[in-house]
Amino acid sequence: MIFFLLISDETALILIRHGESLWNEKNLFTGCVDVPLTEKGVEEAIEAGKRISNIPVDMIYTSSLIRAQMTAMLAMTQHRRKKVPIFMHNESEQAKQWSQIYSEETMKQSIPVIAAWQLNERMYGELQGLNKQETADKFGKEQVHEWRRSYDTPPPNGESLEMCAERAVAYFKEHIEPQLLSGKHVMIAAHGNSLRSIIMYLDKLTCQEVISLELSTGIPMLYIFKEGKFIRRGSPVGPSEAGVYAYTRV
Ligand SMILES: O=C(O)[C@@H](CO)OP(=O)(O)O
Repeated sequence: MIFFLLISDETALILIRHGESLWNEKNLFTGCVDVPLTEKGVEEAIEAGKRISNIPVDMIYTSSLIRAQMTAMLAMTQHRRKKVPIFMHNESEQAKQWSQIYSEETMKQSIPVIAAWQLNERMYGELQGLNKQETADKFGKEQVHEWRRSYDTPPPNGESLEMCAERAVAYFKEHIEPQLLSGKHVMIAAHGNSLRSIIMYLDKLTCQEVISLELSTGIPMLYIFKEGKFIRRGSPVGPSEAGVYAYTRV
């Protein structure tokens, strides 16, 4: 069995935007509305899993939204190590107690999954549920593009990318970076904009550069974390290769 080669002081960070959702398909602004994957989205997630099947994963972080969670779980069905991803329930002492595992061996064969609302999609305010094309026709293409891609202009009563970054990047720094530093390989399944904010931080993009950063659904992106630095490796195209970039930075 071939596994992705990592030097001992390197850890892998996989980012994956969820597969196509029912509202992606209908071209509706989704934000924090909790919409599941389409059949195509399910297939994309499985395909993503094949691409990362030989990259070690010790911890999984997802948003609290079903489309990201479905994506992570479907991707892991393809993983060669066949460890069992298990959602952690730390929301109350009772939930923690009732979901305990009493076998060290079983623990070793599992991957903790942590769902965090901070990784949720940017809250799209009063655009949620509206058709993207109709909104562009009504408010003008430029205005809608600014709402969708600018760094600091929020959509009406929603979050700008900057506001989204304040929670998503803060969560990444506080909870995920320490795991990478301690030698854990991490996968994050999240959303177009919460991941754009994290990539902006990882790649040190400017507010201008992030405007043209677009993520495809269901394409995993690999980073190597080494000596406190993130090195972008692009998207593995198959179980034994790393190459094609999953996003454009024009
Ligand atoms: O609707 C949304 O929540 C997002 C992602 O699909 O839209 P956008 O393409 O504007 O980032």
